[in-house]
Amino acid sequence: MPSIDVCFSPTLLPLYALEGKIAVAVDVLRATSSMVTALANGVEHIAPVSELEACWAFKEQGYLVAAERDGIKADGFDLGNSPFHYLEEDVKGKRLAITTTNGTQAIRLSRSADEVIVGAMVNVGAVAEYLKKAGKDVVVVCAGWKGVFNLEDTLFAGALAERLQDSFELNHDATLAAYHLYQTAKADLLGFLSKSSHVQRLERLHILPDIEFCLEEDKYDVVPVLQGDFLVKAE
Ligand SMILES: O=C(O)[C@H](CS(=O)(=O)O)OP(=O)(O)O
Ligand SMILES: [Mg+2]
Repeated sequence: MPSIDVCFSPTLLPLYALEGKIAVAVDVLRATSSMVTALANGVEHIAPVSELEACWAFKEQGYLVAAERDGIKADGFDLGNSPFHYLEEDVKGKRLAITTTNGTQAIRLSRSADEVIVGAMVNVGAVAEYLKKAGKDVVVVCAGWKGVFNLEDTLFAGALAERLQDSFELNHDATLAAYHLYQTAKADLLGFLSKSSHVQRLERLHILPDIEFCLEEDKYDVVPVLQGDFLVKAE
């Protein structure tokens, strides 16, 4: 049976061997939730980039450019990191380049895996089905916050472990911890997270609707997969 492991923060990633495995990069609040939403609403592909300048450079190729730092849309960019920016009819058929504080880094740092896919609560069921079909070992790469652990990405790992428990080994301590945390939290994810650092940070920005959106499970059946430098919808 394949196994599922969890890396709680990108700073721990050098301790994990990703070769031969599928990496599931996750940043529930809000980068990967927004990316799934963008592809589900007709964005053709997404370039996840680390730096603002590299992201801006895509503009002259006709891309929509999106950038967020410390929760706020960066000056001059078309879009920020809210999933509500990616619901509009006008993202359909567009190409998107995006840089965020944590999420785009987690995706890029996962590239030594055989395959990198993107997960969020909004597509957790679709990710689980994709992984069952692939049948390979999995590492969930939590984006965390500026290199440290966060609760929301760990809860995603627990939700995914729950969906995979019949076909994957849950034999890593990190996975067991995430699984049990999710059992405690799942009846009221928002309530459970209300004291978490990120929810408090985003509440100060008055974006509670974003948080509610990002915590809704199975809103989309889209699985973004990294092909070269671009995220596209898995077939
Ligand atoms: O926009 C977000 O939700 C966060 C901002 S921060 O972590 O509070 O700086 O960025 P993300 O890369 O989506 O974690
Ligand atoms: Mg985050």
